[in-house]
Amino acid sequence: MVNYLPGDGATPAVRIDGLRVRRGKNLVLDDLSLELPRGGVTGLLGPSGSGKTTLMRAIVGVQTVAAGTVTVLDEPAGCRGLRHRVGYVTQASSVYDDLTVRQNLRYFARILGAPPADVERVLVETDLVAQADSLAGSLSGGQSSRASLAAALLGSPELLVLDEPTVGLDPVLRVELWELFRRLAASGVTLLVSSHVMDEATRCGRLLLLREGRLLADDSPDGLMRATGTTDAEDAFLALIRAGAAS
Ligand SMILES: Nc1ncnc2c1ncn2[C@@H]1O[C@H](COP(=O)(O)OP(=O)(O)OP(=O)(O)O)[C@@H](O)[C@H]1O
Repeated sequence: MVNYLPGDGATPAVRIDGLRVRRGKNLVLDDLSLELPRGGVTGLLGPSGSGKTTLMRAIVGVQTVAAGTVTVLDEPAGCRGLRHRVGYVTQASSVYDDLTVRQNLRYFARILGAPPADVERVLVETDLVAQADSLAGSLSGGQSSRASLAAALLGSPELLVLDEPTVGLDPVLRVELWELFRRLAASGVTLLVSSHVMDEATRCGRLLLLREGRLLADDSPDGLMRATGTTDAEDAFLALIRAGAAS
């Protein structure tokens, strides 16, 4: 269990100052600055190619940066001390198809040095107990996403970075995953979740909207709707994107 709660005066979970990232010939993030408070779910939204994955990679410390600083839980992003404190789930499955779910989790727990009891805990948290002895390669899309998430939950990380965790899931599974995110946030975990699905935006306490590597908005869903005079998240984003394109 993590001891930080939103607004308790602790330093931010993530602080980014003047981040600039080039990938190949592209300037993908340009002078980006933002903070993520501890605890809660922040949604990361933006058109395809706007830099969401690149920003997440910078936060977990696997992205070469051209300029700026990324501080995570008071340490430089990617440093050794953060290995157990930050969980990252990429868009691709991160489990071995030829091992069962439980074997995968035992393997990752050993690598991380997480307690063996953690395996059963994350199986319960991700509702995968019934699939624990199934080969990961035989899981459905939703079960497979949850298996990758289960691996990221080993060791009880304080920050979870989830790249489109609900993509390709049916509405029922999406709702179930968002309930899990809310439970994790309620226990003090900080979550950064990227998504293309606008109705998911309203489930976040806070939203970051990226466009062409720049931060177009950083507000609560209600704040965004008020600022744009709209009544749903999709219209709010379209209004912001259009205003950004016009400026
Ligand atoms: N390995 C790479 N080499 C060069 N350019 C890259 C590389 N990976 C991504 N890019 C470019 O960086 C930009 C941002 O990509 P990124 O994957 O961060 O966007 P995204 O917002 O996550 O997109 P999506 O929603 O489609 O996943 C894009 O223009 C992309 O073409």
